[in-house]
Amino acid sequence: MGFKMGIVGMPNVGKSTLFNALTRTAAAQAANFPFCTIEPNVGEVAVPDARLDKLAEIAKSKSIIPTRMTFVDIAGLVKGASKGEGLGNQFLANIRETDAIAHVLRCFEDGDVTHVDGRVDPVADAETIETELMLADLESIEKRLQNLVRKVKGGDKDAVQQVRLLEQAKAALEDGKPARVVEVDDEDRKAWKMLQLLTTKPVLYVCNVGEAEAAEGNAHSAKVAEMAAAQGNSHVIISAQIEEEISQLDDDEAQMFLEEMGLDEAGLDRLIKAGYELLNLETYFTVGPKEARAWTIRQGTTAPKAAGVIHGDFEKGFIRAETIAYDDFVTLGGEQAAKEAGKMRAEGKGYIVKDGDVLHFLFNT
Ligand SMILES: Nc1ncnc2c1ncn2[C@@H]1O[C@H](COP(=O)(O)OP(=O)(O)OP(=O)(O)O)[C@@H](O)[C@H]1O
Ligand SMILES: [Mg+2]
Repeated sequence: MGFKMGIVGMPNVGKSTLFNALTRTAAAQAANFPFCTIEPNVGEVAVPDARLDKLAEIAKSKSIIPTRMTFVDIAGLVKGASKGEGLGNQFLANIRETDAIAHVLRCFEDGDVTHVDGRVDPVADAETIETELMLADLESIEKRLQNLVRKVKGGDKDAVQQVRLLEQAKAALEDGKPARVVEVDDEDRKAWKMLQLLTTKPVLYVCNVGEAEAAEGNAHSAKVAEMAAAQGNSHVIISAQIEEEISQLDDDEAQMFLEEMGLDEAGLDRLIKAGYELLNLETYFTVGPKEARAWTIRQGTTAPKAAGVIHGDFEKGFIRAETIAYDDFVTLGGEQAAKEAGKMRAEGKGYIVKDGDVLHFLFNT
């Protein structure tokens, strides 16, 4: 599967700089001119997790394989994008394909870096982008409703459900709200997601502040924090420029640099973790002498589905999952000790995997 975060925002706010820092590459061209990025840049990023290192240390695993998340650096959006302004609406499709949005907001003051609207105002920028996404959703809803008329007349149940959900989304949007405010019942959840509306995607605001402000933020990021809280969304404060510099250092150097800057943790780590939370993701582990590895699942995933993340055959032939909770594994000092202490459980098909579980799957081939 793999989960995808789209990096979205106005032109020239630091999206590609952030993407390069995340992927530790210079894959995306980042430069001081608007619409620098046209084609999306896609990269995989390791999800930092100190528990994995701990497990590997205990099991003396030869290799450590973190789980990964995909980031997509998308072209800048401007007012009127939904109507074809700027680079137009072609890349709204790039946003459609993501699971969540990291919305980068320019919070740094730097007279040399152009702002397309000639001022630094992240709250106004956030509204501009949200409005474009809302307009794009309204337009696609209208089209879809028209296309569904015939099917509904023919009594197509799925079409009836889609129309009902589209009407709900439309009502919210016409009320000036993103479609994510609509409360959806469990039985509608899948169909709702299939609509792929842009404003149903969860959002995380990334306040891109100046170099000296990475620890505390600034007046701009404070305003974003207020806006995010009012919406029930989260935000992280990052200096994309610093993160890019840190990403080029080795681990020890990076640690020293962070300390000098008064930061406990790289901003990128906070961002990736926040993205993980935003998507309701959890991690389970497989641990042995060969490798310690982390795997990503959605909260509430059953053991066979979790096994399926490793391989489809594991899911099909699933028998049971030998399960040790992370804390038991660590406090008791490994698999054997946990087993002897009676802390290894045999869990069946109905088991809901918990964050941090150390699993060993038994399956038929
Ligand atoms: N925190 C920051 N402080 C100062 N300058 C920054 C910061 N973050 C990015 N920049 C600068 O802003 C400029 C634009 O950055 P970048 O190319 O990453 O923007 P972008 O959002 O990808 O733009 P586009 O939408 O045009 O692709 C670059 O010159 C970059 O060095
Ligand atoms: Mg760019």
